Amino acid sequence: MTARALPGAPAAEALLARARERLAALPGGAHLHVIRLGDDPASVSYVRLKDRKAREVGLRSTVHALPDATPEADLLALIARLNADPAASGILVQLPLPAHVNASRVLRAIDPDKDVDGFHPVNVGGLWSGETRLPPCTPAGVLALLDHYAVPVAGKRAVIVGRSNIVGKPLAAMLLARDATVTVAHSRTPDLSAVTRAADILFAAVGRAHLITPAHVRSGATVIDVGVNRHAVADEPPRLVGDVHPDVRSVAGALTPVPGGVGPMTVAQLLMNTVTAAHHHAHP
Ligand SMILES: Nc1nc2c(c(=O)[nH]1)N[C@@H](CN(C=O)c1ccc(C(=O)N[C@@H](CCC(=O)O)C(=O)O)cc1)CN2
Repeated sequence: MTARALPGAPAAEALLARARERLAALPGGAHLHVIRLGDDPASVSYVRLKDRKAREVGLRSTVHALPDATPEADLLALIARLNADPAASGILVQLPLPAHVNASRVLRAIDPDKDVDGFHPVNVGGLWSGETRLPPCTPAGVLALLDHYAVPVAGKRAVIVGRSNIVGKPLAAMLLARDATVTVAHSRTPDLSAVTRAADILFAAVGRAHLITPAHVRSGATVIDVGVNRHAVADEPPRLVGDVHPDVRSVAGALTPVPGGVGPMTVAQLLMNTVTAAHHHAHP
């Protein structure tokens, strides 16, 4: 068997087209503010991507690139200013933050109605009680990708490997809301392959290059690779690989590639969330 590929680009384009349509119905437009501290190369590249895609969709976009040593108080002051600015539709702080900054205090400072990452405790709680308006971008992007390829979720056994606040935990909440039977496993789960082989849909979001091998996958299962790891092999320059080993293609029924799978969905969903936030400001 060779797995059907589920590329992110067509699904992301469809999501961006919907975001454009909804933006056209907003006379005042929408404005995304992205805050980045320091020069971590991955963060610089993700923020550049968000800014470029936002402009392509027709959003206004401002990147606040602050020095790594920016005191937390200055960051909180910037967030307070943007919270109070009626023209600022969405605010995002790129993660990870430097060690001297308390990330949870910073995320809590963002107005939940402008929290386009969906990381504020009010939005996290809303996600678990079925009331969220701004879902976290990667899990929501994963579900949009499954919908795009008409992969059913209701009634399926879903296994998530990874329990991060950004992906694993919110994805579990969203799959439960869609009537999947959900198991969350992680790097310390004993006999991981016995757990993952029960999955109709397996989500790998643990951040370990090639952790998931054919031995972890039931024949014909759908496998969603959320991992983005910079992986060095022998003398080659590091390249981007997922949490799923390429040999899984011979066992799975369908598989997302890395790069070019879930990654583009994260950015598309962020822009959709920004348009949603702007709609709520316009029609509270
Ligand atoms: N505030 C946030 N910080 C972080 C988030 C987040 O959702 N909000 N997620 C990740 C990084 N991330 C977005 O910020 C992100 C990761 C990957 C991609 C992506 O498109 N990846 C491409 C490959 C890009 C490359 O060549 O490096 C792919 O997988 O095809 C977009 C966004 C951590 N921080």
